[in-house]
Amino acid sequence: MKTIIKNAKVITMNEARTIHEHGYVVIEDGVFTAIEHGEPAEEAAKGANVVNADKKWLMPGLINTHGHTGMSLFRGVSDDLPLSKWLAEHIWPLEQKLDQKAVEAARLLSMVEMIESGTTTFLEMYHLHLDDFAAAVEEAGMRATLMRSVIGLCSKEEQEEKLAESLGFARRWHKQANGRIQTMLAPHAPYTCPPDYIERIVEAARQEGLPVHMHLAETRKEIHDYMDEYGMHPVELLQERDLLSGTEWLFAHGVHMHEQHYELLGAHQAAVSHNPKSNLKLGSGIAQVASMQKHGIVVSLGTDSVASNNALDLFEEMRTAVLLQRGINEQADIVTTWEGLNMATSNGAKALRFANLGTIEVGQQADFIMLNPEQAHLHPSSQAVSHLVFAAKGSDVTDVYVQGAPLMKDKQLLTLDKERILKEANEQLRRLQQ
Ligand SMILES: CSC[C@H]1O[C@@H](n2cnc3c(O)ncnc32)[C@H](O)[C@@H]1O
Ligand SMILES: [Zn+2]
Repeated sequence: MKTIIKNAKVITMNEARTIHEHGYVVIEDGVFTAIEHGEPAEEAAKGANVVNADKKWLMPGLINTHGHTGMSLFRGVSDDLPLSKWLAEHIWPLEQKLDQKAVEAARLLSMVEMIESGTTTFLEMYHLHLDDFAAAVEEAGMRATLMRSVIGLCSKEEQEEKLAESLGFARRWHKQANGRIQTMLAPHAPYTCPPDYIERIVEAARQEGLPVHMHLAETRKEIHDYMDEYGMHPVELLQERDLLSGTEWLFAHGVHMHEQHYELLGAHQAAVSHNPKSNLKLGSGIAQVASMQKHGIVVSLGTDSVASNNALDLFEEMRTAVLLQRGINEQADIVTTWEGLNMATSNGAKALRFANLGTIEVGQQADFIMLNPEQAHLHPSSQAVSHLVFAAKGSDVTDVYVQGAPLMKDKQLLTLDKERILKEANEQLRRLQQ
């Protein structure tokens, strides 16, 4: 099936930064086969499904590289606490109550929110009901990196059981759903997984050819406690045990690191998912994105869960990321507008190790979104990239496609029943709170 989207402003995000002010894209078998200026030739359009974009802006789908959708019923339930208290005294006890129905309701809610705000690909790090979720992601048509994450504060036997579950899930789902689902292994954090367990997981990941995802250096307290216990920063421990090399790492946060840590991560082609809103809400600090970039670390964007955000809107995340770096470095071009958009698109694809994703180019996966530019905050409409970073909102997104298939058209969700999902989320939270 051939689809042509014509009459669009096409923001390709390619190396040359090409923008077709009046252009079209051709999609065949879920992949872009042409991106051009002007109108498609009559001959080329014969037999194709031709969609008139009506001058909308067409850009790569946004990529959320860190989150926990299973927690989405907890939006706003515990607002004013630092991470350690928030987790140990509020979130973990609440998570004890989560059952299959509650987690399912939470995740469907998140998929609605993500699609509606232009996210086409996301990462889920969680420990509950991953097989059900993988099936739901496949049905909803999204692209995702999923993992059964583990906490290792338990016996060796339990640690092995959890790792076996993670591996089983990873093997069942890696590269499934026509390549839209990938998997990783995921020790939760250095403070919840003893070094031997992290080593065990990394060895398994190397054997399986899977990347590894982990929370890292999110708070000052965590680093302080870690130094007390192990006498070094967690990045130094990973290096001492030779766990950085030969492993495709994606770390979440990386707020409390220093020059030597950026150097090590950059030298090992690690990626860091920057979660500025979550870090600000929990009072964790501000990651040194500019320093990370300088050392060759691929920096992408994540929201974390809505319990620490409270939204899954990557436009907000992009804007916050760029503004924070300019503010803390007192330098307006320290992270450029272009780099902001890049973090939310092409760097996201790199961080998740999805091939052929994140730009609008021939041969790339046809994951893209369209925005309605006919709004005061996006006018005058000539500086689209600037507006996307500094003014656009998730609610400006009107159309979402993954692998050439529409998930939302003119604001109508096509694969998820929003009304039912919103109702169910409220009912499930009420039930948990009884
Ligand atoms: C076992 S994986 C999921 C685990 O992570 C917890 N979590 C949620 N947000 C954060 C965060 O910002 N830092 C560390 N851990 C977090 C969540 O509650 C789950 O238990
Ligand atoms: Zn997290």
